[in-house]
Amino acid sequence: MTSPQNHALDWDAAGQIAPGTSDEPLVPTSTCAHWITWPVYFKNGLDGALAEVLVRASVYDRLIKASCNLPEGYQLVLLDGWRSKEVQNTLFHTIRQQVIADHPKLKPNEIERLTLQFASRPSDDPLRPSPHITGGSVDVTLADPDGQFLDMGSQFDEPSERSWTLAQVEPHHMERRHVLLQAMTTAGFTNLPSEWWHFDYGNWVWAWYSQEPKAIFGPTDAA
Ligand SMILES: C[C@@H](N)C(=O)N[C@H](C)C(=O)O
Ligand SMILES: [Zn+2]
Repeated sequence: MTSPQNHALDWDAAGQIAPGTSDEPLVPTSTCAHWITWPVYFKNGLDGALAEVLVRASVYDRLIKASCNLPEGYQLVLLDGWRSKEVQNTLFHTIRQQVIADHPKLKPNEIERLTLQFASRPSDDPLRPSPHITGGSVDVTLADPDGQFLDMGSQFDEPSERSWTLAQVEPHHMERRHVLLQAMTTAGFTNLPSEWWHFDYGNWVWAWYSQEPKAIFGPTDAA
């Protein structure tokens, strides 16, 4: 199994990748008929979360390709795209608290390691930005033709091994993850192996997983 122990996001790797400088705009996604937009953090009342899912224009184009790649019976659902540093900070600390609650005996460095599988450090440093602050990351899931969100074998943002993309969950959950992974990677995204829902295009995480020497996108504002 592809294990996040082997493929964990390596923040030191960011230093080996030339930072992205593209000024491509962030675009809204909610009016597109190719998918359902469900800005999950706004719906959950998270302070500062946007009611719109914003992504870079070329991420938008690739999402259209991904939705067209899906077999009959599936719809793409966009849960999150661009995220402010403040929202990233809240998510990082919320997930860290959940890791501590789930594993009260873990040492601080193990808490850190586990947390980082499920939430990036809040950063707008051009050399090491949090992936979502670049507008190149998306969190996505699948729905059925009636718009019912499908069970993917773990909760979204569940900080456990069940969330690893290739985890040994129930066969029908593995099948759904495979469908999503196939549609997204064929469209040009890379997946974070510790999260079945998180995909990147154009940022340093994408550059690292696809062995590109340079990122396209650095941190940006939603202005
Ligand atoms: C918080 C979660 N939805 C997510 O996006 N995790 C990745 C690792 C991130 O925070 O960049
Ligand atoms: Zn994400």
